Amino acid sequence: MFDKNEWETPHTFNPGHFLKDGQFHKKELFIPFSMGKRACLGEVMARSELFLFFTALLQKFTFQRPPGTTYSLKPKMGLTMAPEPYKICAVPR
Ligand code: HEM
Repeated sequence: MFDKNEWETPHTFNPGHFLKDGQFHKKELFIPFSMGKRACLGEVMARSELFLFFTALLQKFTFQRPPGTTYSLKPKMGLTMAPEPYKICAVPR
């Protein structure tokens, strides 16, 4: 995700990394569920759950930064890379 030869803006949130002519574009080099014999067995379930969970939330709420706050894209290193703690306002639509 941070290879500047592959990603236009590796250190900036950029949905355009996954769009081509305004449509979703699958990048061959992005393999979050691994591949081959030991690939994730839960991929289909995880993708369905993520889709249902986020579309349900986005249909009901508008998400906003609390006034006067900023977000950092600097990851918190651990077993995985996690975002730093942050607050978000979920405003009912
Ligand atoms: C966003 C969610 C998920 C991501 C990104 C993810 C990613 C991965 C990755 C990268 C591996 C390979 C690990 C390795 O190479 O050793 C893996 C393995 C595995 N995942 Fe997931 N996973 C997710 C969700 C799930 C869910 C929901 C389940 C089950 C319901 C699941 C079940 C498994 C199992 C059983 C393996 C081991 C497969 C094997 O070694 O034969 N995963 N996952």
